[in-house]
Amino acid sequence: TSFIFKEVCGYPLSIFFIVVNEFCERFSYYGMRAVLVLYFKYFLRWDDDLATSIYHTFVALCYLTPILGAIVADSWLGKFKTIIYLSIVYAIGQVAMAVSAIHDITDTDRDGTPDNMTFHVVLSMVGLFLIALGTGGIKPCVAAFGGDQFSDHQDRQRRTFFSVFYLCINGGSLLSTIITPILRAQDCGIHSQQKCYSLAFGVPAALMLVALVVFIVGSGMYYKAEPQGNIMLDVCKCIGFAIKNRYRHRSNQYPKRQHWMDWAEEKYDKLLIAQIKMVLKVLFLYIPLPMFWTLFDQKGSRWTLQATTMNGYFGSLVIQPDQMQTVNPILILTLVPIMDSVIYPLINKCGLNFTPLKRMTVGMLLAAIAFVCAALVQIEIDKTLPTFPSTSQSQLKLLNMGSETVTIKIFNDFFVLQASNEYFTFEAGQINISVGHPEVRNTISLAKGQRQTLLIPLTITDEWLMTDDITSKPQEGNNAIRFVNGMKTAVNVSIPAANFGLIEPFSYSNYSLIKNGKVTFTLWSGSQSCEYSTDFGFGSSYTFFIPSTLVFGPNCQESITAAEDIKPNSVHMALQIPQYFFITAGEVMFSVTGLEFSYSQAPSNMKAVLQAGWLFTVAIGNFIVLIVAELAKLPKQWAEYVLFASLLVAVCFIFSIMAYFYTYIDPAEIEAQFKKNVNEDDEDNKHKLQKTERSNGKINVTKLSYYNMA
Ligand SMILES: CC(C)C[C@H](NC(=O)CN)C(=O)O
Repeated sequence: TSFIFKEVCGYPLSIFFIVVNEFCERFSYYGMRAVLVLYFKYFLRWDDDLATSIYHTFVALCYLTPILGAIVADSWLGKFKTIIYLSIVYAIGQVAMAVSAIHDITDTDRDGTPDNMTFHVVLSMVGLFLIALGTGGIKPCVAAFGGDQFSDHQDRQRRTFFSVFYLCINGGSLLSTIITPILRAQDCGIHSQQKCYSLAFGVPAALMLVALVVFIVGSGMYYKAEPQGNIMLDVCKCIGFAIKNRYRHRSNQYPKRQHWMDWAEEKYDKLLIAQIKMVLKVLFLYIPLPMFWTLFDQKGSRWTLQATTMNGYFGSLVIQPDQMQTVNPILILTLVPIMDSVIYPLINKCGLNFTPLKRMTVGMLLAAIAFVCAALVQIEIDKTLPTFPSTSQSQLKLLNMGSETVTIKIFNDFFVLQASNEYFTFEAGQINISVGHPEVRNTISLAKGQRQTLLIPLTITDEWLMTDDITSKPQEGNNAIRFVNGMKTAVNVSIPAANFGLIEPFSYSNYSLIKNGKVTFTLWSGSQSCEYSTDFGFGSSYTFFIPSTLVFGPNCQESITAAEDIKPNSVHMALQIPQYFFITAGEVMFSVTGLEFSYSQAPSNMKAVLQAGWLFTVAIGNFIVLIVAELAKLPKQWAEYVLFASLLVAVCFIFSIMAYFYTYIDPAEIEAQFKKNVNEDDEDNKHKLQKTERSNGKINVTKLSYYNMA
């Protein structure tokens, strides 16, 4: 096909459009992926396990579809048209996701929650399917299409192109994982303000359209290689024939052949057979590799969920849980140059032969260390989590509304208190409580599996009140706040974001969810007001008590007491940095080396096949997350992390043995040798044929066409 060839600094100008396209596409993909698990959990209201499962199914699908894309491009449409058509499918998928996240579409009662969840679930699943088809389908095509733009003598430029390509992937991923979580954390909506997932998906959708437009703009400058026929189909047919032929000749009377693929020699070109052998050798080595991706891709699921239970204050900056994933591309952008220019040359200088397969083995071990770090962080988090009652237990807290301390007797234990910050756990369904002197006794019925607070009135002989308390950590880092009014007059409590309403004397408000940061409550009783300010962290719950003695005015702040029902998240998100460091160092050693290894060990006509095979290991890795998490069903998250780390160490041991027996090849040299041999045979056979022709007076046409092909 004709195209305008323009060169800038020795590079074809066309690759500029391809690199920008990749940047926008990766922005779109990683931006959407960064908020996906939180969208499942908080918008679609799925539990952690379902959210994690669907997330990994989606990622797996994204890495299964490259095979489809490679087949369509090679045998039918060519890379250019495949990229265009599948990018359109991809953009439609992103738009569907953005629309699925608009809660107002089905929020008929206008309470802020979607009323027809099926609509949102179905639309988002269709969207994710289209995205998986698009992103995976174009993945092997875009890189190879970029490679096609270089001529044979531009090896150095082509290598630089691939490095820039990888940096663009991570540049796009870095920007989007910073931006989309910020968009998600905004409030938006028509009838009610909710977290803005529609914007967090809408911007990636827009970037995908930009990617498509940029790619089309470069259209006239691309070298577009014609589809060469489906090499995958040829490979499958050749392998099928070898197996069938081997089976037909299974009896001992037939001499054995060196390799089972040699049984295809009767029908297929020796070069093709040699190329298939090279590919099979590498594919065999790939078998243990999915385990690396099993751990690697949990950054976006389990690790993000872990971050939601942590403290995201970095000085005055608040980091969203999903933004922690940006640590990966940041480290990639710094570690890749450091590894290439410092670490690897240093290892070489020490006389160590740090082969690609050794690097990949070390990469696996680093990923296992990352998961041990994640387990240690999880243990720290678990220590700070409240112990909620089991289904056979009840928990009770006491709040004395009087100004004097009272002595309380529960069974035979005595407590002297104003208010108790701790919950007492009981197995019994009923308890007897005696208060004060002279003793006033009461029998209290407790709710199983619940946390409750007993409000002891100012006059002990008045009616006692029980509240139902929150029994799980507030989600999304919010804080659950309520007020108890111990005054003899009604009090109205409000903040700019919420109104707790009018709280009657000796009663309490419902919980309201409040974001982290400084909050000032305004309390009103008639025309008198009082301002109460406090700072909130992440994931706490408080009951604020307004005492009967409260005097409205500037000094009212000190009179209000806060009972901490659930402690705020105290383990800092920075503690996730070591696990991100190890997983990213592992990625650089494993993934970057693996990509290069897959390219260098692949025969010339099967580079794309091996790229699709490499991406296939990512897909299998994501399926393994589902299987292991489902089968193991470990009650403790840290134990699951340790299980994954142990599995990777075991797999790494097997891989190191396989790698030990692998001999590196130079496919180009082998192919050249074959072509040379065939040419020599060709000359011999031409002589033989000419002789036969002369003696018989006719030519064997089938043989001639075979020689011409070779
Ligand atoms: C690891 C993927 C298979 C390759 C690459 N991802 C990253 O570089 C993430 N740091 C991608 O193409 O998305």
